[in-house]
Amino acid sequence: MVETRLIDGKAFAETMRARLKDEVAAFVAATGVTPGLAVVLVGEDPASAVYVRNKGKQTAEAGMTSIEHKLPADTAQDDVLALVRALNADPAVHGILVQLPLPAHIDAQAVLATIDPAKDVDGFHVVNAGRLAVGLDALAPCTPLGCVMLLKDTLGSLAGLEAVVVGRSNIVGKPLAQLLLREDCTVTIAHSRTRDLPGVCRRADILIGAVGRPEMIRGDWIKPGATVIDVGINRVAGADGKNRLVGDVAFNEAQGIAGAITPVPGGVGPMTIACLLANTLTAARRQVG
Ligand SMILES: NC(=O)C1=CN([C@@H]2O[C@H](COP(=O)(O)OP(=O)(O)OC[C@H]3O[C@@H](n4cnc5c(N)ncnc54)[C@H](OP(=O)(O)O)[C@@H]3O)[C@@H](O)[C@H]2O)C=CC1
Ligand SMILES: Nc1nc(=O)c2c([nH]1)NC[C@@H]1CN(c3ccc(C(=O)N[C@@H](CCC(=O)O)C(=O)O)cc3)C=[N+]21
Repeated sequence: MVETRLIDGKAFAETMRARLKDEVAAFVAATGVTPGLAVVLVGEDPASAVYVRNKGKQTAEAGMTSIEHKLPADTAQDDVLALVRALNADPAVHGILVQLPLPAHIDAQAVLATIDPAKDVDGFHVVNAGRLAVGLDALAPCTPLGCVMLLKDTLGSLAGLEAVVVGRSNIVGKPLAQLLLREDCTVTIAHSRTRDLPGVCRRADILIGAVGRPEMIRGDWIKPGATVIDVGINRVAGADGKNRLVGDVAFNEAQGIAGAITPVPGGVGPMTIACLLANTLTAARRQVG
């Protein structure tokens, strides 16, 4: 049995936001420009609405401008594209985030491709994904960036460690694998067609759950002492009938096995928003500088 450390993403993100607030103030003093983040939300998805609200609040607290565009669920794709083009051309907007998923009648790739890569603070544009893949300076996706920051804070150097990323989405799994490769990890990406997923997970010094299936990764899939990062945000009915959030990892089973683990909530989620604010300041510096 090991003593499992809790990786406090909420506290780490708070420290990061406090530092960012000072950096934003210095940037505003030096340039006279306030970094602006535009968030585009199409439709009324209640979970998305909560994220957008949190982002807006924390953006303002960091001293940046938050510009929200809420469009009805039946908005035509051309109207979304026209809004993105207007935001691309707006000098007060340094970062653009189009909340995903978009309604089914809208081609998300077409929308992402329209965002100016210099303003793509989500790092979802193919130009930024490509730059990340070939090792050039890129705006990298916020959730993967947050995961790597927590890992480096917990472990120091990640060089040579076996990392297993469960999930291969364009927004989490794939870019996270790229960032871990950049840290000299030996990276395995697992997915729904992986054979012997428990066995693959047991190889990991660093195990990442980015699947979207409540508590799918069991305690006995974890190598003793491994560092576990739980990206999953799943809403499930609790014993009291109320909804609660759980991750992709069976958190209680991991106790005494994992060396360290992120909780849900309070782990990766707050880091995503802090990294979004950091990317917005980076984008503003490059556009103004
Ligand atoms: N904390 C945060 O800030 C964020 C959290 N999230 C959360 O992270 C989770 C993942 O999100 P996202 O990447 O967008 O999800 P996607 O649904 O886009 O991708 C899920 C991935 O998991 C894989 N998968 C599904 N079922 C299994 C299975 N039984 N065994 C192995 N692999 C499986 C899929 O494989 P395949 O490709 O073969 O279908 C796919 O690659 C969600 O819970 C989401 O809410 C997302 C973004 C930010
Ligand atoms: N273009 C785009 N970019 C995204 O980054 C993006 C997106 N679309 N669509 C949805 C997912 C999900 N996501 C989260 C961000 C913060 C928390 C977060 O702050 N979670 C807190 C609180 C959770 C709560 O209590 O509801 C926590 O885990 O502690 C969660 C999830 C960003 N996403």
